[in-house]
Amino acid sequence: MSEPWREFHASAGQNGLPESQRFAFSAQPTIEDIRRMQAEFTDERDWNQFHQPRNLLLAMVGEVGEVSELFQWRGDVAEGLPDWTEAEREHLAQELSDVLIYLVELAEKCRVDLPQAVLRKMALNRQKYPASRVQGSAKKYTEYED
Ligand SMILES: Nc1ccn([C@H]2C[C@H](O)[C@@H](COP(=O)(O)OP(=O)(O)OP(=O)(O)O)O2)c(=O)n1
Repeated sequence: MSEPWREFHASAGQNGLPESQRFAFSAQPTIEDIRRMQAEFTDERDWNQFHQPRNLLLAMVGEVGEVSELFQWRGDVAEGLPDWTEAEREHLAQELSDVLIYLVELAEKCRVDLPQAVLRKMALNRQKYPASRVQGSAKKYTEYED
């Protein structure tokens, strides 16, 4: 395949789970689809006058705070959120979506091509944290001695 990111196995990180329980995102909408839909939403409301980079950043951070509120005082939350109700899961889905929507629009207004930037950043992360060297350790790269 010509797209290197597709070489990562879809089940990465969930190898212990039976196939029926593995989680993966839907293929659509893409990040570009989300950018376009949000651009239409703001255009239709004449809201671009408010959506400058700094305002979008503040809006995104506000939504991150709303995500934090959902986790507040719960102590440790296990993967898959086993103790959460359907209503709580849907609330979380909405708040995470708000974060993503503002992040994508912030990147657009800053002219950052987010999907390509993510590929470059992940390549850097792999260089900084070679799997063979950092296996099982959460230390920051500056803490490793040669
Ligand atoms: N000026 C605005 C206002 C809203 N939105 C869109 C992007 C977010 O997805 C969502 C945010 O809406 P709210 O500010 O009403 O925030 P919530 O949906 O989180 O509502 P609440 O704060 O009541 O939980 O709507 C937007 O693009 N631009």
